[in-house]
Formats: sequence, structure tokens, C-alpha cells
Amino acid sequence: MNHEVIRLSHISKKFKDEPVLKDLNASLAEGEILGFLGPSGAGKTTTIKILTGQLKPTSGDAYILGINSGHIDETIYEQIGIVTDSSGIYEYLTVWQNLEYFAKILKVSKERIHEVLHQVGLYEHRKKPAGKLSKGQTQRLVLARAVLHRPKVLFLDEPTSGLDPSTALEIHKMLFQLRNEGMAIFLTTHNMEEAAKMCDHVALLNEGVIVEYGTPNEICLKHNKVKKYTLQLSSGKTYTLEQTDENIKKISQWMADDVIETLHSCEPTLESVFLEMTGRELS
Ligand SMILES: Nc1ncnc2c1ncn2[C@@H]1O[C@H](COP(=O)(O)OP(=O)(O)OP(=O)(O)O)[C@@H](O)[C@H]1O
Repeated sequence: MNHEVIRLSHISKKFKDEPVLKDLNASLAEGEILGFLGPSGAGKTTTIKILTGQLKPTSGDAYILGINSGHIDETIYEQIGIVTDSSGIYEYLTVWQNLEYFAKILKVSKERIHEVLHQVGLYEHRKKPAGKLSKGQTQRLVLARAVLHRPKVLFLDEPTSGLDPSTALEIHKMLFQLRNEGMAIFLTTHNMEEAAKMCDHVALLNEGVIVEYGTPNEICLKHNKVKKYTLQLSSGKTYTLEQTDENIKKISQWMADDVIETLHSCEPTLESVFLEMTGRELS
């Protein structure tokens, strides 16, 4: 079994008297991606801040690399990488100079800068001022900086938010590669499709409560109580039917009459599970 690198144990957080996180429990092992999914204001960033020692929980314990996050010192930053909105990139420095600056602080070799620039596909752009990069390229530079020192744990707050689908796909490929190298990735998103594709485990967070936790497949199967089918007939009409005795007879008759063009089962998605459990859409 893979080594556990993060544990949230009964974490609650209040700002003044306002409860923002309520009794969160979750864990992340090396070589895995954990997705924290929830709409704006659900408490995702607050959870990252607690895990990285930037905020103290009101109750409960958070552990990172075996250390209680309330007792970590700055040496922990040698082992973690954090990517949030505030990119911390210097616009007037080139791509290379930006990484060189952080490499000095983190005592990372020049060879590693070359390696990471190739990995994120920015080697050709290394002499460009960071301020002239596209949004997707900037995001890749931020990611390059965060993984420069080969952290054991990487925190990503909405890594593909606002990116076009093909750039988002490139970021996904990079994250898979990093995960396969053994990095543990804690990812927040409100993109359920991204989560279903990327994450080994997901926590569905609503108003500070984890309403569902497991692998995306486990969660969808658990909510696949009423089986449904969509059909398109040769007349062009489409139907979504629940699996009842009456509908099975209807479908069998259409089959016998050879009037079915397409027939699919409709399994729940993380999006539909979230809607079912909370009555609200994610995005
Ligand atoms: N320092 C703070 N003081 C008071 N309230 C705060 C503070 N930080 C966050 N909050 C509140 O806590 C709640 C959760 O915020 P958080 O930033 O964790 O949400 P989020 O899920 O990351 O949202 P988003 O997807 O918009 O980034 C929000 O209602 C927010 O207003």
C-alpha cells in the first residue's frame, strides 16, 4: 500500500462564528490524485490553507507528511509545491530567469531547470519575458516552478480554470506524468469531468461538508439505483426511460419492430450525483 502523505481528521473551521468546514475526513497517498470538488465558497481553499499551515483549524487535526500542520515550519516547503491564483511569477524576468530565481532559493540544479522546461513544453519559450506568455503558458510556468524541487505533495487550486480545452488537456497529461513519478496531488476543482478523469479519489464538498467520498466510479455506481436508458428511434424521436417492467416491454417491442437507431444506458455522473445530493449545480 502506498504511503499516506495527507490526512484530514475531523477538521472543522469557523471564521468568527461562521462555520466554513464541518468535520472533514480524507486522506491522500503518494502516487495518487485526490480531488476536492465543490462550488465557489464550499471551503476548498480553506482546506488547502489548513493543510499547508497557513490557517489553524478550529478543531480536528490535519497532517502533512506525518506532521501535524499546526506544528510545521518552513522546511516543509522544501517538500511541497503550491499552485494557487497568486502565481508569484515575475513578469519582467524571462521564463528561464524566473525558474533560475526559484532554483537558487530551493537549491535546485540548472539541469533540473532544463528538465522541467522540457516537461512543461516551455523550453522554446525560455528567453521570453513571463509577461508575454499566453494564459496556458503562464499556467505551465507556474506549475514548472511548483515542481522544480520535486515536491512529495503538490497542491493545485483550480489548475485549469479559464484554460481552453487543449491547454487543459496538456496540464492533465503533465499531472498524470507527475503522479506516475510518485507525487501526491491534492487538486481542487469545480469541473466534475476533470475530476472524474484525473482523480483516484474525490471528496464532494458542499457548504463545508463532505457529502460523498470515494473513487469516481464507486460514487457513480453507488448512485446508480434507478437504471435508465436513452433511445433514439428511426422516426427521430428520443426517449429516456427508467428500467420498469412496462418500459422493458416497450423497448422489447421496438426491438422486434427494428425501429431502434441507438440505445444507451445512462449512468450517473459526478455532476448528477452532486445535484442529487445537494440540489445545486456545481458550476
Ligand atoms: N479569512 C477569511 N475570513 C472570513 N471568511 C473567510 C475567509 N476565508 C474564506 N472565508 C469564507 O469561507 C468560505 C469558504 O471559502 P473558500 O475560499 O475556502 O471557498 P472555495 O471553495 O475555495 O471557493 P472558490 O471556488 O470560489 O475559490 C467562503 O464563504 C469565504 O467567504
